[in-house]
Amino acid sequence: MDTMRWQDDHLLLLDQTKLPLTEEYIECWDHIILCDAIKKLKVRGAPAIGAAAAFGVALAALNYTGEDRDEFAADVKKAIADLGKTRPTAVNLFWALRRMEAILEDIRTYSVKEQQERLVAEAKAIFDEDRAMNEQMGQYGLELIPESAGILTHCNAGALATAGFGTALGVIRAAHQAGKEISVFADETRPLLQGARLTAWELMQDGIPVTLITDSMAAYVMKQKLVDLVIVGADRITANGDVANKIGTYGVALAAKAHGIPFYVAAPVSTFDLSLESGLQIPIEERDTEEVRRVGDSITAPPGVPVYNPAFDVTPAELVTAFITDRGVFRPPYLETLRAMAETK
Ligand SMILES: CSC[C@H]1O[C@H](OP(=O)(O)O)[C@H](O)[C@@H]1O
Repeated sequence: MDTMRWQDDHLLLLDQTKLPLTEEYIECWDHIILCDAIKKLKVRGAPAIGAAAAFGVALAALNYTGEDRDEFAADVKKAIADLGKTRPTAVNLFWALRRMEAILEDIRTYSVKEQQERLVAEAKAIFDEDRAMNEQMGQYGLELIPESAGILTHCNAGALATAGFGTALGVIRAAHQAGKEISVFADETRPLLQGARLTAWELMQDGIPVTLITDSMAAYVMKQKLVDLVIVGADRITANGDVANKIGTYGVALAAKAHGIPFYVAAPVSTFDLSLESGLQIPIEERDTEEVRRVGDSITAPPGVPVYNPAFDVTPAELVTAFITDRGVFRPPYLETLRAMAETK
């Protein structure tokens, strides 16, 4: 199963809202389809959103049929602006869009056709690099995973959230492939159930022992000493080590602290936003209130009941035991170590 597949002139995108029951791919021929898919979480997960947006920019470039460089650049920049308005929290989206826009800086040097080829190549590079970073992260994370460890994770930071292999689930996959006989507790992750629908599905596909629990069970499972470590993904990490991730992550981190359990965050360098000093500056997406009043098509709350639906929360750096990245494992104090990490190539 691939999150997305580039097909020379269009993108096949796995519709994650259909999982786990059906694997259905959407044919994407323009960036507007990608904007809709990102907004509706048909593709989701910080690195996957970045890669999908990059291919969206490539599609906008290919859809320009003229030869005027300035008109071409204006069309592509409009697509970049459209894609940048889809979801505010995952910094990988903006990191990828900046990489694509940087290709346009040589507009005078290359013909429109050459620019189209360069933009497609950059989108494919973003996608390929992400998968390689995840596999590298998995190897770095191995040192933190004891034999037969019980691991708790929240939401989905797996192959479905990336270009492949996954971040938090990438470390779990690497441990499983190394024969460590780990087992996983997956939080279902209300309201959109990425843990139940995606993480449980991914781990079962790989034959990795997984037990699905409700979000409210996480602390109790830790109290029963069934969890040796927690590992989650991230959507944006600031210079001081604060972490924006799926709503509920902060509560898991507090419970882990209370039970003396290590809390790890796995993320590629593209998830670090060192322009922000702390998590107070991270824009937190608020989503449609209907997502909380329903589970799928079933209404589970009084119609019109007031709802608060932030899609992410911020875990302060002091609750993070270490960051597992494609550049290595980083421990506190984060301000210095994360800046040094970002500067390494
Ligand atoms: C590997 S990043 C995955 C990250 O993204 C998820 O959010 P969403 O499903 O809303 O895109 C969640 O925060 C995961 O940890």
